[in-house]
Amino acid sequence: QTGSCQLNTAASNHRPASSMTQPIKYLGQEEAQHIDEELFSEYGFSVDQLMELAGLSCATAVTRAYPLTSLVKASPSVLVICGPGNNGGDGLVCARHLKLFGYEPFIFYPKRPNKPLFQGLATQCEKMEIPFLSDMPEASLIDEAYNLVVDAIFGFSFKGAVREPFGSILDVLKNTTVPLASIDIPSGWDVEQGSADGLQPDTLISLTAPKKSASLFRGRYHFLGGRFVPPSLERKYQLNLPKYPDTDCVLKL
Ligand SMILES: NC(=O)C1=CN([C@@H]2O[C@H](COP(=O)(O)OP(=O)(O)OC[C@H]3O[C@@H](n4cnc5c(N)ncnc54)[C@H](O)[C@@H]3O)[C@@H](O)[C@H]2O)[C@H](O)CC1
Ligand SMILES: [K+]
Repeated sequence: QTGSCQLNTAASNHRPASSMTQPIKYLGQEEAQHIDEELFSEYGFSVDQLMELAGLSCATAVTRAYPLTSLVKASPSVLVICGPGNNGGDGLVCARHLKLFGYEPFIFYPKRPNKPLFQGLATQCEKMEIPFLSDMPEASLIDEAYNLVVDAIFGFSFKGAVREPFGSILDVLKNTTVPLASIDIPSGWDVEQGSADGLQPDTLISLTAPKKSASLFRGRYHFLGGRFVPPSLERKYQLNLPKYPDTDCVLKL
C-alpha cells in the first residue's frame, strides 16, 4: 500500500505540464464583476491603474493585428468609439497609446460621465491632439476614412436592450466593412449569450479573462490583455490563465 502511494505521488509530481494545464476559464457576468470589485476592494488597486494597463493592452493588440505597415489608407487613422462606463475609459487610454505608437486616432465619445477620472482621460487625449468627433460618421464615411474601428462602447456591465444613442451607433457599425476591434466584449452582445445578429468584430481583446460570450467570437484575432491579476486571485477564481510571453502585456489566444 505504502509503496503504491509513494508511486502515485511520484507519478503526479512528474506528470508533464501539458496534461496538468486546465483550459482558460470563460467568466459569467457576475463573476467578472466580482473579480473586478475584489481587485479594487481587497487588493487595493485603483480604477485608473487597471484602466491604464487594460487600455495599453488594447493598443498593443491593435499594433499586433493591424501593424502600421499593413494599413491601406493614406494616413494611419483609427476611429475609437467610447461608451459611458469603464469600457469607454479603456477606449480613451487605448486611443492615447495608439497615438504614441504612431497611429492617428479619432474619438467619438457621445456620453461623457461627469467624473474626474473620465474628464482627466479626455483632457489627456485632447492635449495629445487627438480629435473628438461631434457626430457619429455614416458607415460609408467610416469605410472611406478609417483603417479600423475600436469598439469601446460596452463591457461586462452591459444589460438589456441597447438604449440610444448607442442603438443607432451599433446599427452604423453593423454596416461598416473595415475591421472592428472590440474591447472586452463585442458591444451589444449579451455578456454570456452573445448576439446572433450583433456586431461581428475581427478582433476581440478579452481583459483579465474571456467572458462566456467570447466562445461565440468568430473573428481572426482573440487576445488576452490586462496582465495585472495577482496569482492568489487567479487561483481563487480558477482562471487558469495562460502564461504571457516575457514582458508582453497581451497574449494571442
Ligand atoms: N477587471 C477588469 O478586467 C477591468 C476591466 N475594465 C473595463 O471595465 C469594463 C466594465 O466597466 P463598467 O463600467 O462596469 O461597465 P461598462 O463599461 O460595461 O458599461 C456600463 C455603462 O453602460 C451603460 N449601459 C449598460 N447597459 C446598457 C444598455 N442596455 N443600453 C445603454 N447603456 C447601457 C450603463 O448605464 C453604464 O453607463 C470592462 O468590460 C473592461 O472593459 C477596467 O477598465 C479595468 C479593470
Ligand atoms: K466593447
